[in-house]
Amino acid sequence: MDKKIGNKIDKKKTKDIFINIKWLLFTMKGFSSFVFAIIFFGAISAVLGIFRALVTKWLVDSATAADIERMNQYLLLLGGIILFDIAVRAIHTILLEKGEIKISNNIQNKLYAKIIKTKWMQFLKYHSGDYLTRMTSDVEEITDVIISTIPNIITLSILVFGSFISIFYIDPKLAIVIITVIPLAALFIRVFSKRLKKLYMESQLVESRYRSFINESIQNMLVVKTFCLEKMNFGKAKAMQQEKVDLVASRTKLTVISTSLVTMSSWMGFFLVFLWGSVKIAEGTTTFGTLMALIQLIGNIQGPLITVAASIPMIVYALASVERIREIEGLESEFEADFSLDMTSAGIKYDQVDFYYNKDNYVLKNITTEIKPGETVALIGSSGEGKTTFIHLLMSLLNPVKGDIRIVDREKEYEVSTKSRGFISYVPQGNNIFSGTIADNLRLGKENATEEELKIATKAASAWEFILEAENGINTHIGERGIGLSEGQTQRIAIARALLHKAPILILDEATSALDSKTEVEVLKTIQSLEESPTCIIITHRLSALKICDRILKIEDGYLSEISYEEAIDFENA
Ligand SMILES: Nc1ncnc2c1ncn2[C@@H]1O[C@H](COP(=O)(O)OP(=O)(O)OP(=O)(O)O)[C@@H](O)[C@H]1O
Repeated sequence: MDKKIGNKIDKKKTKDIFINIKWLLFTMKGFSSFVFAIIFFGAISAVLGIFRALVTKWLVDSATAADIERMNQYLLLLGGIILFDIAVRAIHTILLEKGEIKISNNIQNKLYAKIIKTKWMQFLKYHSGDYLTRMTSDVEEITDVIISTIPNIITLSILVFGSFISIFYIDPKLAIVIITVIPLAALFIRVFSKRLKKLYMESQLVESRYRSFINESIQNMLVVKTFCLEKMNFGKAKAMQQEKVDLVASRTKLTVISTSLVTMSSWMGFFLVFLWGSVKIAEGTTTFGTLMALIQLIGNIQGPLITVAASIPMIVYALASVERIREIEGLESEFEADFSLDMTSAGIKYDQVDFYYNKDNYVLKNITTEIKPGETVALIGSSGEGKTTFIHLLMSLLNPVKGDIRIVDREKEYEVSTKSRGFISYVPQGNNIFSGTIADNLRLGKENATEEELKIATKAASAWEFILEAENGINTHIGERGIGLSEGQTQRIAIARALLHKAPILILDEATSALDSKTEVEVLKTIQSLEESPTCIIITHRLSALKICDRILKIEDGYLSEISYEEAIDFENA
């Protein structure tokens, strides 16, 4: 690789690491009181550890000197220290648990809010399984580091420093020999962290792919079963799992090597203390109490060093997770219009609108049309011609490449935006029912709708009859994606939900495709005869439904034109 390009990449990587650290510290700042409390109680426990070592020394020394009175005092003190330490650790654990849930909720809320506000096309960049992995596993890694790893490293540093000072107080020369061992550990940690990050990123990618696959195959179980894909899917899942196993094995190998090297360097400290103690005791120049205290103090240094070494991969993983969360945060958000709209009726105007997904393939070309308030317009066209795209532009899920789209009130015109979306009731293609009761689903259209309102809307959508026959009426529980209902029934509930929303514009995107022609026409006629009948755009292929529409618009080769009912018959029968 060109050296200049290599340098540039290295600089970018270093800059990214700093941004990730900044992100982590900023998130941590929001919970500073929690983090401080955790460090505080952790530090008390650390200080108690050092004090306990010194009290042990005094206790053993007074016992060997047969000073019973002092020995009893130190025994009491030691008991007190142990009890106090238990209480401190209990508070520490409670703080940890509480902090963990608060921090992960906070990061998840922000992420979820971001995902909801992301522009539609940007949102489609990632798979649902990938979003899930980032919202769960990545958030978990980050939370762990904020609430436990970093405070732990800080308190352990206090313990190491305090223990070192205590050793220095006992024997300065020994302390200096021990400190030379510590930088060795830091060197090992640095060497391994780069490779660990790469392996972790790969693992998270495989995890996302695995979750997406399982998610999709569970959602499409009908296809899996009817196409007899069980064996193939099981094989695919197993292959992905094997990939995960291999990556975990490589990660573990690296972690074990780096931790072992650090452990080895810290054991050298232990070995030095034993060597020093044995020689001095043999010479008669030190006491058993001092040796015991030193063993505890070096334990206070060795234990934390091993823990810190084991924590380094956690920090590496968390920083990689921060990078993955930042990718989502970097997606473009929808522009939120800040004007207020107050409309009871609405017309629609498309003015010279062009749209493409890929530059070299225009889906819609120079679309100019006007739909009057209260009109019912059918939109037809062959599959893939751009009917849903036309609607998504009106919903401001997509933005025109050229031209503009407006919603027209009696006196005013508003360019479509996230705000004007509130004035449109949309029944999209496909199943869009949530698990819960029928009433829960209906109330997504109007949160506080009364039973009477639910009844009126479901009657208008020809859903009331079958709801009455259901086990618990409107409170009948339906499963994920409307399990327990027929496709036509879920469509009628979706229409009733849209009607409850009472928006001046209603869009039905193949929303009546599973109904028989008679019911479809009945539903459409009822909607047209509503007291405040909405402006309707209906995407349908049924001639009976087309017949009751005021006008018919057809998309062909990207162009929109108005056609007569007779022309529509020719088109649909062609
Ligand atoms: N997210 C996308 N990215 C790229 N191309 C897309 C995307 N969504 C749709 N398209 C393409 O745009 C064209 C119009 O799609 P659209 O869904 O609007 O058609 P449609 O008329 O509603 O089709 P159908 O009647 O089958 O639902 C198609 O060629 C489709 O492949």
